[in-house]
Amino acid sequence: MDSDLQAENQALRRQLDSLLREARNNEEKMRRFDQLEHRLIGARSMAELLSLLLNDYRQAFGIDAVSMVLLDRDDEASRMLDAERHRHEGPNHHEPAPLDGLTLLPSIAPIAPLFQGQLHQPWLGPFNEQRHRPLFGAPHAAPHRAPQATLASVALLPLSRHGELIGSLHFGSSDPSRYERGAGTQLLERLAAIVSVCLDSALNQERLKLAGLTDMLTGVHNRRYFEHRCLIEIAQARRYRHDLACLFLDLDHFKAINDRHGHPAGDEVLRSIGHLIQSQLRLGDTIARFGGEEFVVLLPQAPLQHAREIAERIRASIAARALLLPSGEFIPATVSVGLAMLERAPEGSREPDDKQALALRLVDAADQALYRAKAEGRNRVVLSSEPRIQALSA
Ligand SMILES: Nc1nc2c(ncn2[C@@H]2O[C@H](COP(=O)(O)OP(=O)(O)OP(=O)(O)O)[C@@H](O)[C@H]2O)c(=O)[nH]1
Repeated sequence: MDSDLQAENQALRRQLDSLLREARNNEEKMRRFDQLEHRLIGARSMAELLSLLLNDYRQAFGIDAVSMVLLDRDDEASRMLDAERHRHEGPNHHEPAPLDGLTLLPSIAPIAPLFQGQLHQPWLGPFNEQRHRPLFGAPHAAPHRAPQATLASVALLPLSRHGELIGSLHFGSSDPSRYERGAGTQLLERLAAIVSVCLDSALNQERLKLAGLTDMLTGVHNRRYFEHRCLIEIAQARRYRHDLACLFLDLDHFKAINDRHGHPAGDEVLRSIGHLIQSQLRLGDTIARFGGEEFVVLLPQAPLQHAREIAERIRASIAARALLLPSGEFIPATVSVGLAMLERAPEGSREPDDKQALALRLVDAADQALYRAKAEGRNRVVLSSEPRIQALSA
């Protein structure tokens, strides 16, 4: 009898221990979840938010695979991430974490069938190669990451705002019982709701930042962005020892255009000129409206001959094209262009090396050249009389 009681006692104790262990595990899990939640809410940029989910969350909870799909209508999110990456460039910033596992889609159609209208309900269940592999990518897709474990179960979280699907977050595990149909999804639902709100607010914050860096009339960058970007390009040119060209462009006789056709027509001309210049540039080049009827362009990795050709191409493309107004009227326009170069100093020379000072000299030299282009008859490209501003490599 005694031994029966003892055995029962021991069984109860084991049960209690296991319950206590589970409670402690849950408590620890909640603590990690809370911590992550605070970091998500405190994320200062879209990239930081995405990296928390794709990198930190995976590590904190020992998940084998994490991936995410985001709706990116009009390339808004990709442009924002691009802008953030540029803000991180320069000597005083650390490299942003890679965002492996992120897919930006122009339409939500490929993921909508996963949720069948259930915008608040995560889907848990066995991994299906055909349906789920496209969400996680090939097992060896990222060469610098450990090969992905064979997945056995998945949790798919719909991300939604204002009743619309805006993306989805996917967790994969090699453990078939980790994400089981019918299991509680309270924490995952809470995570999806927080991520959705954070994404929305990160997008809004980025929109505000971009609005402050864009010229409202022409849609190209504004002077503030240019001044910031110029320092980054100078740092890059010095670090990687390549040339940097700066073009200063000004519309010819723009006052006469305004006087003859009216201010709104003048605005239309400015918009067209912005687009025409942009259409002649590469992705890594920068164009900004400097003010009034002046534009500036930065051409990284462009030696003098190449920069001269691009400047000439821009000038010719504008001169060749009378601008068509909505009224059906044609307005001929030309631009004058000043060109200045920042080039690598020969070994051993002692040139001023301050980025800010170099930026001012570069833009000023291009501006001086522009004045000469105007004086020499307009509709032409003139090279600065200080053609080679030399920068010591960093
Ligand atoms: N429509 C319009 N006009 C602008 C804007 N900003 C500046 N301007 C006009 O641009 C004109 C610039 O005139 P000026 O500096 O005399 O130069 P210009 O007539 O282009 O002559 P040159 O530069 O010497 O060839 C002025 O009439 C400004 O009113 C703008 O945003 N929209």
